[in-house]
Amino acid sequence: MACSTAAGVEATALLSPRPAPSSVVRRRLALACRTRHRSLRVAAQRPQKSTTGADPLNGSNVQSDEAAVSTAKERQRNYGDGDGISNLQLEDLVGMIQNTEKNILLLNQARVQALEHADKILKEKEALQRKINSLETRLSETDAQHKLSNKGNFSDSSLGLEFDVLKEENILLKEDIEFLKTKLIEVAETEESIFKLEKERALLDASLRQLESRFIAAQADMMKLGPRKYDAWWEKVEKLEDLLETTANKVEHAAMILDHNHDLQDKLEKLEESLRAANISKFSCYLVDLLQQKVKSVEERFQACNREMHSQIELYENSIVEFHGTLSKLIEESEKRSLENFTGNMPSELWSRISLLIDGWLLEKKISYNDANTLREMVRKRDSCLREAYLSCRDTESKEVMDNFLKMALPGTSSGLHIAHIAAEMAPVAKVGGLADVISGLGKALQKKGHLVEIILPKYDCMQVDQVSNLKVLDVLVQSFFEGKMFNNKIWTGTVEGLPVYFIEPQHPANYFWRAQYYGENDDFKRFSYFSRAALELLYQSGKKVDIIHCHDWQTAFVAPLYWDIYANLGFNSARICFTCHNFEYQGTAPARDLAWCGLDVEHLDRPDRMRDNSHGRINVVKGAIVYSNIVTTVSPTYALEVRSEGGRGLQDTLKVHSRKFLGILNGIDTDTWNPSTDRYLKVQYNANDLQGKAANKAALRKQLNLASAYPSQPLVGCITRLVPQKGVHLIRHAIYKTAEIGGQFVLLGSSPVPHIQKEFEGIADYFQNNNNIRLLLKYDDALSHCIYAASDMFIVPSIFEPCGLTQMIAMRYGSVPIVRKTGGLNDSVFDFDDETIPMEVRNGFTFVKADEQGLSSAMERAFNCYTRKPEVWKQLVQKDMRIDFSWDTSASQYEDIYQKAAARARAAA
Ligand SMILES: Nc1ncnc2c1ncn2[C@@H]1O[C@H](COP(=O)(O)OP(=O)(O)O)[C@@H](O)[C@H]1O
Repeated sequence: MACSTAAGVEATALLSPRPAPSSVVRRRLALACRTRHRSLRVAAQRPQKSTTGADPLNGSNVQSDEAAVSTAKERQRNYGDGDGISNLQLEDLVGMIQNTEKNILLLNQARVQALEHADKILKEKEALQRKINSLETRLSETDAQHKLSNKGNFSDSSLGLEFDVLKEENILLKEDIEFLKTKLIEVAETEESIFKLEKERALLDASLRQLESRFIAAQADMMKLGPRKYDAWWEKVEKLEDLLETTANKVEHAAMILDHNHDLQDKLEKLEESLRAANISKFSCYLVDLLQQKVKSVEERFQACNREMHSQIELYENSIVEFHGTLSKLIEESEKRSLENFTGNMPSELWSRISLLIDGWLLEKKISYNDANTLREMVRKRDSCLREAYLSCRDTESKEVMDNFLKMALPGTSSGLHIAHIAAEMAPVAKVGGLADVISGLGKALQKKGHLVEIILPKYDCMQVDQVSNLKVLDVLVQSFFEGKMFNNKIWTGTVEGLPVYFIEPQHPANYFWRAQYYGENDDFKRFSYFSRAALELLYQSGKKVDIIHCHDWQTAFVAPLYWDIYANLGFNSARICFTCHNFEYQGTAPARDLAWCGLDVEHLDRPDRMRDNSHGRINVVKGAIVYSNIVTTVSPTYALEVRSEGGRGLQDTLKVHSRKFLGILNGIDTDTWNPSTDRYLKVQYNANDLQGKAANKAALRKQLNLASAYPSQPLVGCITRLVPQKGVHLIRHAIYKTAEIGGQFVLLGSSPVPHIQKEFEGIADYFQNNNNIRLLLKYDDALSHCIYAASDMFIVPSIFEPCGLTQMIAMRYGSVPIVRKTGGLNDSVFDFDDETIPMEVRNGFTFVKADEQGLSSAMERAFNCYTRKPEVWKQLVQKDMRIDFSWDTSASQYEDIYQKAAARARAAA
């Protein structure tokens, strides 16, 4: 118990706030004293045994607390009230040490007293023992005498009396002995408590030593803090005290002056009062004069003010008139400018809107076919009256606009064409690959050439709606046939890149275009045969006299047989069909019966010379389009040659049969979208004359992709592609490793619809994860693609076959030199830098022929050599590439030419 208490004392001393240690020690001492009191109770009962009780102990304790407080205060005075933590700790320690010292002293005193008492008690015990011994001897003697008298028939009465006294004495002695025995036990207890006190003292000694060492450490800390700091503080405090005193004195002085002032004020008031009484009559006369003068001067000033105000008002009114004049001039000018802007900067947007309005009115049966056609003709001719009419009332009710238009509807003739593209993609609203770029690029180029161009697309749930301006649903449902029934279609209109676009939203339970992806559904054949039929139905029901219906790839190849087998028979026969195959790899085959879904006659079409596939019993939609279209094109002259043999994927014979209407026209690129001098995705815009921006974009991409950037001239190779076998995935993989080997950097942006290819590239991406020269980004990211084109020095396109390929052209426009395999459109757009058989001015990249690693490696090495060893030559090559015209202009002219010829034949036939 004593041990645990002592430990408690120590723990409390170390952890508790200031008052705790002394109170605990006090409690312990009181306990010890109480034990001592108990042991000395016997002695206390005897008058001669005096006690040194608990009071002095408590008293000395109180004194020690006060002493500690005063010491702490003293210390505070010496060091000021500076660093709170050190002072408090120090104060605690000092108080505790002093208390503990006092307590140990008290315990020692108590121990000495207890030992003295124990000594006395022992002596008393010995005396009592001696007495007991003598009494016991006497008792035994008495007992013996008693036995003897009993034996000798005691008759002596005095002896009997003595015997009784002795007996009584004997009983008393026995009681005394018992009492003394209990006292002896108590003495033993006292010894035990002394022993406990000893132990407690030892513990207190130990804690005292600890406290002393902490005190020394605290003193050392104090020394470190530096007494000068405290001296300075103390000085400051003294100064403040002085200041306080001086201020107090001043306040006192001020109060005195204030009192004095009050007295003076009183006196002054009294004096003034008496003075006023004395002068009142004289002052009033003077005052009246003064007032009259004042009134006169105020009147004069008032009149002057009035005059000034009038002139100011006049000026103000004049400036208001002037302001109104300027304002109306500005309004007029801004209206004129907005008109100019609208017609100048956005002519296609304006005409597309007008054209959509006319189509809407016709579909909603608000205007007749004839009126619609007349108005469309005016749109095509960019009729200025129509434009003015639209601009003057475009904010009014649609009815008013329509009435104005109808007033102007006059018959006319034109050489321009009405072209409708029916497609599954369009950039940037619904883009998967190059097809999307062609639709908007070619459409815009044809529009610029004065043709009326419209686009019809499915309304996909996943399309980029934010890329459509003025998107709205028409107040009409267009019905179309499918699987023996009629289905409603919602028709949405809007403009994309200034082109008028119709979006068809089928009201079919299968939700054909509500699949969160463009392609890759099990029922793609159904989805797109439905769309092809609905698109033609839309054209038919809107009563348009379209000249060219241009369909693209297998998804809309159904249009050709549908048009000639169904719609031409309904009188909708003004149009000629152009079909472009962007890739003969995808031909759209299905069991013959599936053709019936969209209303095609299976029996009539499932023939070797019509739609039956050349190598199996299914029907082939691309073959059907080749057979049924008036014009068939593909996307580059070389590819057009290639597909006439093996590249035709089984359709070479069909192409040969229809070779007179088949040609290859090289795609262009949309030079507005792909323009490094205006590209909003780039860190810095640049052009061929100023290539600094290109370096800045390279640095930015390196930073963005966490690539090493120590050597700005380290060549960066880019690759942006769908990862499909056509693109030469094994060569792309080789290019990555080759680049790492020859000290370049490589960035790949691409994803694959083929699971094992995607997985393989994920593995390569993981492998190079921590390599700061190689980065693989396996996703579709339009913004990032712009940055890669701009940042890269070289661009890899190692395709096995490539119908046209746009990436090599975009790369050149951004100053990235292409390294390509000589195939399809790559062969028509990239010419080897080292090929001396071709003129120097057209050499723009590095090519290889065989689709193997050696071919690619050698082209890459040549490019790297030129880049590192001949920087000036390289720079000229970059500038030359950037200046090549890859716009749609030339290609659109070729399309225009074949459209015109087909339309002329149609007119002649009519
Ligand atoms: N992962 C991707 N992220 C962004 N754009 C891509 C990606 N892959 C391809 N593209 C773009 O798609 C178009 C590819 O066109 P093209 O070279 O004709 O190939 P294809 O039509 O066979 O896919 C280019 O505009 C290219 O920038």
